[in-house]
Amino acid sequence: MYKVKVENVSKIYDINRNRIAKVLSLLTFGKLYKAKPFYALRDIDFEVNAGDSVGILGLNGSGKTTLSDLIAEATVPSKGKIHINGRTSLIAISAGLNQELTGEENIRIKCLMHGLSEKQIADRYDDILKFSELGEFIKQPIKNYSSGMKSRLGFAIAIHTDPDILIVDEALSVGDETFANKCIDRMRDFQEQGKTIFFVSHATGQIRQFCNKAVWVQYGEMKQFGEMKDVVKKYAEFVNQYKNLTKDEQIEYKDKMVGIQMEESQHLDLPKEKINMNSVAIGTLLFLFMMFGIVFQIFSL
Ligand SMILES: Nc1ncnc2c1ncn2[C@@H]1O[C@H](COP(=O)(O)OP(=O)(O)OP(=O)(O)O)[C@@H](O)[C@H]1O
Repeated sequence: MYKVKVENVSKIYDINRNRIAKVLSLLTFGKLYKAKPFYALRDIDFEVNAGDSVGILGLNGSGKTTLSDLIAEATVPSKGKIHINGRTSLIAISAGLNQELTGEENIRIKCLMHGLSEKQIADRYDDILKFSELGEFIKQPIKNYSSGMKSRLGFAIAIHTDPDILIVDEALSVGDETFANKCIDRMRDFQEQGKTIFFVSHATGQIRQFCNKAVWVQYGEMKQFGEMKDVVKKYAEFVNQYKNLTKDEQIEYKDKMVGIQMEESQHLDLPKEKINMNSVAIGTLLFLFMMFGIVFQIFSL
């Protein structure tokens, strides 16, 4: 029985960043706004068993984080379905952490979100703090933390919330080597317990050391999924070729690939549920401020 099954999954984002157009769209029921759909991932299909450790490989902007967010259920697919047997926990730099709250408060909230009781949180708090090595900084709002400190906190919380499926997205790339090794040791404990791990890393060395399976995504498409050795071999060959290009040729290659992504996305309909609620909230607030300003001006005349 699979642990995670990714079934023909696509993720489409709206990359029209024009906020004014978005606000106008709210006021005109979408008439003055044209969404610009973009396939960040397209028809991804694979399945993973309990005990598998899966490396996620790909150049910058290829869709690794989007894929790990989908598996962690931090975002939903635009098409297709993800079947998960178990509880996931995502570790990415500051994933799911509230910047305004202290480390201590974030521990409590994230643990509650993972279904831990107050007693379980109290019992585990010291271990989380010790693992994070944050000391007195735990009482500081995490907006004052370095990215390494946030990653340490995120890692410490995630491994203490009993996940069945651990998703580690570049979290080890920002900390120091000693901490990264400590995390790898803890991930090995998870492996020994037969848990499933997804591991996004630019360092193929770490994936070679740690994973038995790998998936290579390339500008939204799945190039290969299978045994780690086969996938890493093909990916390394590609990266070597890519590295041999001049800087200009590399940029040209990236532009061409993104151009293809854009072209293939042109005729897509943006799924209705993808309306960005932040934009809705910002638009509504701006509209209310505008109305308030107008009324204020009228009465002060
Ligand atoms: N919220 C978003 N809105 C619009 N586009 C997005 C969003 N998130 C990601 N994208 C786009 O989707 C594509 C894949 O991004 P993603 O972050 O998954 O790539 P990545 O492989 O993790 O990159 P990196 O190695 O640089 O972290 C990129 O083109 C990116 O610009």
